[in-house]
Amino acid sequence: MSEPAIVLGPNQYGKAEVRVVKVTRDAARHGIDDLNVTSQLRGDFAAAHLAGDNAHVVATDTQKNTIFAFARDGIGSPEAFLLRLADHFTGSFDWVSGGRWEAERFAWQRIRVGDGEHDHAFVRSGQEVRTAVVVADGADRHVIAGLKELTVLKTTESGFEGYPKDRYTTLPETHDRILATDVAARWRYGRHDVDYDAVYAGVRALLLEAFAEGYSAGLQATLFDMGRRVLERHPEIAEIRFSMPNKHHFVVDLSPFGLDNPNEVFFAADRPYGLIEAAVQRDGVGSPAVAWEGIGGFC
Ligand SMILES: O=c1[nH]c(=O)c2[nH]c(=O)[nH]c2[nH]1
Repeated sequence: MSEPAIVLGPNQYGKAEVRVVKVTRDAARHGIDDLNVTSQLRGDFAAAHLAGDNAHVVATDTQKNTIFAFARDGIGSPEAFLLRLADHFTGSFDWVSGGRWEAERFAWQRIRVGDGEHDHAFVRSGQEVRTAVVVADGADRHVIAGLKELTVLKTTESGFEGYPKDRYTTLPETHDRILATDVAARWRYGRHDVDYDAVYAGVRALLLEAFAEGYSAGLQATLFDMGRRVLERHPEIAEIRFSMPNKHHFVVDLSPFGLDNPNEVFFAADRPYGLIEAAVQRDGVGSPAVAWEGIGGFC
C-alpha cells in the first residue's frame, strides 16, 4: 500500500502585532488610539507553498503598511477598523477569499491637572485590554469583541460549599472567602449595525456589576450570571465566552504567633489557580466554528 500523498492543509499568513498609535490633532485637545493589530490573509496561496511562486503573496510588509495607511484616516472602534481592513484585502485581490484580523486596544486617559484634563498628556487607564477579531469568510463577516486582564476582587459575599469529598479532598468549605479573578471575555455579534464602543462600555459595566452584586456560590455561578446579564441586555450579542482564573487567597494561620485571623490576613497565591471557562449562549442559536478559530484557549 502506498503512503498517502503529502498535501497543503489550511493556511493563513500576514503581519502579526503591528503596534499602531494614531494621534488625532486637528484641535488643541488631542486624542489617541493605541492598538496592536494582526492581519492574516486566507485564499489561494497554494503556489507559494508548493512551488515558491509568490504571485499571489501580498507581502506581510504591505499588510503592515496598509494598517498604518488606514490609520491616517482615523481608527474609530477596533471592530470598525478591522472590518475596513477585511473589506480592503478581500476586495482588492481576487484570490483573497477571507482572512482574520485581530486587535488589542490599550486605553489612555487624560492626565488631570488642577481641576482640568490635560490636552495632550495621558496616563494608561484601567487595566483591561480591549480585544477585537474580525473573520472574513467570503462575504460573511464575523465580529468578536472582548476584553482581558480585567482584574476584580471582592472581600466577602463569596463561598464554595457542597462539593464532593473524597480521600484527596482537604479544602474546607467556606461561605466567606475572597473571590478574585482576571476576567477574559469575548462576545460574538449576531448583527453588525452596532455601536461597538457603546456596547463595549455596556458589557464591561454589566460584567463588573454581576461580579459585585449578590453572593457568589462559586466562580462558575458568577461567570454564568455575567453572561446571562450580557445576553439579556444586549440582543445584538449572540454568545459570550469566558476564561477566568480563580486567584486563590488563603487565610494565613497566625495561631503560631498567638494571633487569631478572622478572614483578615491572606496569602495571595499566584499558582496554581483554578481555571473556570464557559460559553453562555442563546438556546438553539449555533456558534460558527469559523468565527472562533484561532482564538487560543477557551476565549
Ligand atoms: O469557585 C470555585 N469553583 C471551583 O470549582 C473550585 N474548586 C476549588 O478548589 N475552589 C473552587 N472555587
